[in-house]
Amino acid sequence: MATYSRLPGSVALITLHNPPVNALSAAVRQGIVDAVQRALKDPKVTSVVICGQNGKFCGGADIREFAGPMLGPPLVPMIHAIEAVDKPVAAAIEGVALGGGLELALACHYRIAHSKAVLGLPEVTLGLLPGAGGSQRLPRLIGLTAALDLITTGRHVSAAEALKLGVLDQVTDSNAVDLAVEFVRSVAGQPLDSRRLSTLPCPCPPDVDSLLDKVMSKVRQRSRGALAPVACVRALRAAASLPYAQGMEKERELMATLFNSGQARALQYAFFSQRVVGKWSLPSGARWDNSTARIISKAAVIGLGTMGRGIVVALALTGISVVAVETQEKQLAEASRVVPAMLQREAGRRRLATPPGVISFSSNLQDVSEVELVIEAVFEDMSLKLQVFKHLSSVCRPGTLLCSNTSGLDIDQLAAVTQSPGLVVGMHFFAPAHVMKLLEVVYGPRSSPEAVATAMQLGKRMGKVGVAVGNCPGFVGNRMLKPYLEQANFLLEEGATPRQVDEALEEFGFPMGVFRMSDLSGLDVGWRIRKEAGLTGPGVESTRTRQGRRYSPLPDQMCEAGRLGQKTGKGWYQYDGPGGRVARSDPWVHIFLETYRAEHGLVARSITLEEILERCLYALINEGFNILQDAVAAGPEDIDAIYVFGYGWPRHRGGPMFHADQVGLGRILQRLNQHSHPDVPHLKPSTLLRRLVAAGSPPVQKWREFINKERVHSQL
Ligand SMILES: C/C=C(\C)C(=O)SCCNC(=O)CCNC(=O)[C@H](O)C(C)(C)COP(=O)(O)OP(=O)(O)OC[C@H]1O[C@@H](n2cnc3c(N)ncnc32)[C@H](O)[C@@H]1OP(=O)(O)O
Repeated sequence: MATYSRLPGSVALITLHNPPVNALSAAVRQGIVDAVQRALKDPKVTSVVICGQNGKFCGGADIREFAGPMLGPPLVPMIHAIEAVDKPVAAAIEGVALGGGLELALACHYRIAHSKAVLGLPEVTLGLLPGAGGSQRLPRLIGLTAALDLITTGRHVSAAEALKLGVLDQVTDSNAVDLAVEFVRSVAGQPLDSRRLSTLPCPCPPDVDSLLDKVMSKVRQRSRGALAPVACVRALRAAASLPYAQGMEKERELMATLFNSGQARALQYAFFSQRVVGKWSLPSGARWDNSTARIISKAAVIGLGTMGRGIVVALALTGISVVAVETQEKQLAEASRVVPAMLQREAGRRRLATPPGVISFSSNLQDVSEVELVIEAVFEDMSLKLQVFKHLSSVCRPGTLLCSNTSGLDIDQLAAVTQSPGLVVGMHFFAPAHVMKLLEVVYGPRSSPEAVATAMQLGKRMGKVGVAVGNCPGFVGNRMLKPYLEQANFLLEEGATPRQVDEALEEFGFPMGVFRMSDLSGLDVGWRIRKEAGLTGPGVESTRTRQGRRYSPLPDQMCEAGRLGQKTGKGWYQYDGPGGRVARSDPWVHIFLETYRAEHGLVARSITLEEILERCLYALINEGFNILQDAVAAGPEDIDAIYVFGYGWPRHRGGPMFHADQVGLGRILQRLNQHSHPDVPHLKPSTLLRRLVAAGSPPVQKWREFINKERVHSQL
C-alpha cells in the first residue's frame, strides 16, 4: 500500500509500503493512485514528495505478480498521471530506485537522492524492457547514448554517477526525504512544463543511425540469442526518431512480445533461483536460518596455481588478511609477483574504495597457524590433499575451518584425516576464482552446520552465488558435465565434427561449445582423471567398452598425440601457436576421426543439430534428476544456479532443470528412451524423471515439494 500525509507547509508526502523493497504490487499502485488523487484535490497541498518506507524508495514492479493475472491499476497510466500533476512532485530516493521504481521517479518533476542510493533500469535482466515509459523518458533526460548503455546492460549506477548523468537533480548525505520536502516547498507555483520528460526532445548524436546499428550488433553478439536487449535497442530507436506518444506505442508493442516469452519466464526464474539458493538446507535439518556463521577475518590459501591465486585475490578483495602458501619456490616467486597486480586490477575494475586485505606470501605451512579458515588449492591429487589436510590439522589452532577447493574429490575422506571432521567442507571455486560468481559449498556427512554456514557466508561476502551441495564424485556441476562430454565424444565417433557439435551448443546460447571449452581448459585435465580411474593408460585395452560401459578413447588419443588444446597450439582445433585463441578447424582432426572410425568399423552418418542438442543436453539434465533423487542438490534451483553461474548455461534459458520443464518432461523422457542404450547408463531415464512424468509433470517450482513427499513415502 501507500500512505498519504500532509506535512506542515502544504507538502503531501506519499510513502510506499511493501517490505522488503517496496515493490509496486497491485496494492501499492492502488495506494499511489489514491494518494495522488488526494493531493490533487486538496487545495491546501501545493507540492508532493513520493518516498519509500524503511529507507528504500522502490525496487520496481513486483516480479512475483508477473506469473498471475494483472490486478489493480496498471503502471503506465499511473505514471502518466503523476507526470501530469500540476503541483511539483519530487521523488525522494533512498536505498534503491530500480526498474518501475526509477520509472516512477522519472515521472516525477524532480529527483533527489541519498548519496548511497542505487538506481537503474534492470528490466533487461528479467527478459523485459523498461515498459512503463522508461525507454522513452530516460533518453529524453540523459541523451540517447547514455540511455542505451543503462537500458541494454541493466546496470545499477550510484547516486554520484546518476547525478553526473543528469538522472538526479540533487544528492545529499543527509535525509533525502527532508531535503525533497524543503525543495518542493521552494519550487511550489513554478512552471512545470520543462520538467515533464515526455514533452522534451531526445538528445541524440549526429550519427544516430550508425550509433544504433553499432549498439545493436554489439548487443546481438553479447546476448547470445536473448530477445530483451534487442528489443531495448528497438525501443530506444523509437525514442530517438518518434514523438513520445508513438514511442510509447512501440514500447508497448515490444513489451507485449517480451512479457509472455519463455525467455522472460526463464530470467525471472533465474532471479528467484539466485535468492533461493542462499536459503540453503541440509538433509540433517540444518538451515541458513538456524545455523550460525563465523565471521572470518584471517584466512590462508595453500597452493598458488591458477585457482589458488584467484582465491587469494577474491579473499583479499573482501578485506580479509590472507596468508598465501606455496611450497615450490619458483611458483611462489611468480605468485608473489602476479597476485598483487591481479588484486590491483580487480579492485580497480570493481571501483573499490576500501583498501583490500593484506596478503603475505610464505613457503612454510607453519605460517597458517593463526588463521581462522584455510582453503587448500593444491594439485587435484587425493594423496597430496590428504597429506596437506593431515598437516593442517596438526598446525592450525583448534577450531580452524579446513576447506578444499577440490573439483570433485571425496570431502569425507579429507575430513577423516583431520582432528575435527566437522570443520571440513569443500569450497569449489571456478576459474578465474576472483571473477566467476559460482561457489559450490560441499558438505560431507560429518560437516557441521557452522562450517557450512561459514563457507556460505564467506562466499556471499566475496560476491559469490554459493550453493550448498552434497558430497559425491564431481559434486553437482562436474557430475552433470560428465555425461554431456561423453555424448559429445560419442557424436564424433558417429560422424559429427567438433565444429558441428560446438556450433549447435553455441547457437543454443553457451559462450563456448564443448570442444572449444575443452581446448581452453586443457585436454590433459580429464585425461589425468581417467587415468586415475583406470579407464586409460598403460595396460588398459584399447576398446570402446570399458568398465562395462561405452567408452570413447578419442580424447585420450588426442592427448597421446600431444594435442592438449590451446596451450599446445593444437587440440580439437588448431591455433596460431601455443596459447593462441582463435580456433580454426584442423584437417588433421578430420583425418584422425575418419581413421578412427575406419579402425573401429564405424560408418559416419549425418547428425542433425537437434540430435546433438538432445544427446548432450538431455544426458546432462538426466544426471540432474539423479542428483535431485540422491539429495545431492536440495532443489532444481540449486542445479540451475550452478549451471548459469558456473558453466555458461544461457541465463535466458533459466538452467538445465528449468529447460527440462519448458521442453516438457514427457518429451525429455521419450527422447532419452529413444537414445538410450544398455551400455550407456547416463541415458537411462532417472527414476525421479519417470515419477514426475507419471505425476503429470508438475512445474519446476513444485519439484522440491514433490521430491520431499516421494522421499517420505520411500518412492525415491
Ligand atoms: C515491466 C517491469 C518493470 C516495471 C519492473 O520494474 S521489473 C523489476 C525491476 N526491478 C528489479 O529488477 C530489481 C530486483 N531486485 C533487486 O535487484 C534486489 O532485490 C535489490 C537490489 C532491490 C535488493 O537486493 P538485496 O538487498 O540483496 O535483497 P534481495 O535481492 O535478497 O531481495 C530481498 C527480497 O526481496 C525480493 N525482491 C526484490 N526485488 C523484488 C521485486 N522487484 N519484486 C518482488 N520481489 C522482489 C527478493 O526476491 C527477496 O525475497 P526473499 O528471497 O527474501 O523472499
